[in-house]
Amino acid sequence: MSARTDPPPVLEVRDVTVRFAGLTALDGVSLTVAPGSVHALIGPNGAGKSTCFNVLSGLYRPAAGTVRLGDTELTRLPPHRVAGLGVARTFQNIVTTEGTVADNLMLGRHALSRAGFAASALRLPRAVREQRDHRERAREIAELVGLEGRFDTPVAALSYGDRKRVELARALCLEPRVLLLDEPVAGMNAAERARTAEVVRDVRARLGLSVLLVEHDMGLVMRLADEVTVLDFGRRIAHGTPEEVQRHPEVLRAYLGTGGSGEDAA
Ligand SMILES: Nc1ncnc2c1ncn2[C@@H]1O[C@H](COP(=O)(O)OP(=O)(O)OP(=O)(O)O)[C@@H](O)[C@H]1O
Repeated sequence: MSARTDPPPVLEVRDVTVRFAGLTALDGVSLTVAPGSVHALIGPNGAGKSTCFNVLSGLYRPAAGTVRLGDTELTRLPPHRVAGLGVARTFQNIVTTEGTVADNLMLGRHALSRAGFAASALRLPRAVREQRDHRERAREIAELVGLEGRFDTPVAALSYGDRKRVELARALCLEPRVLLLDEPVAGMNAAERARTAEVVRDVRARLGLSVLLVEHDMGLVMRLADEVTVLDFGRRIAHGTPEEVQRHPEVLRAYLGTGGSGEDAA
């Protein structure tokens, strides 16, 4: 049981609008995540980044616009269908504390299980074999994110950084084509941030997937992203390479009012 090897399809967000009562949280936003790229979505507080992630992962239904993964329309599909089609996400504030690393990763594999519940419960040979293969793949993924030797460790005994990596590994256990990372280094110290950046780079290279990243740590964004889309008040105000958006006058205005480096300002 191994990773998918074909390149991920392009992820296309087109003219997406989301309204909450009187407020337009996203106003005709478009972005394209190129196959195998790291694309960062940044913007000041309340810009619409989480709303965009929630549309992409099927939690919110947009009032207008479309989301497509290659030829497949994802717009308005429920979250489990979106995940099943290859778009997995991590959550900003959910850090697992129950069970072992293996238990959590096997939950991630559950959606890929072919043997039915009855076959698993009766421990039929096919189901036993499948479980063993899923466990082996989950162990490989744990190693990929730097949790080697921790597979049978209770999550509660891990450091905060390692627990965030369990969340990342759980998403990878779905064998996604596109990974949505919601503030993967929030709350981490400098050493953990650097380690997570390395892990994300490594995962992208080894699994060949695309990554869409929401992150407030501009240092991380600048190091990891191939392309950056900047939102402000629900509108896309800039798009380009990290160097281009850092210099973009609209971006400087949105973050700082006047101008400056933009460091740590997302
Ligand atoms: N469920 C909701 N109901 C009403 N308004 C909402 C809801 N979710 C978000 N909003 C509003 O939509 C706008 C965009 O919010 P969103 O959380 O997407 O921004 P963000 O860029 O992720 O911000 P942050 O960086 O602070 O997480 C904000 O004005 C927010 O108050």
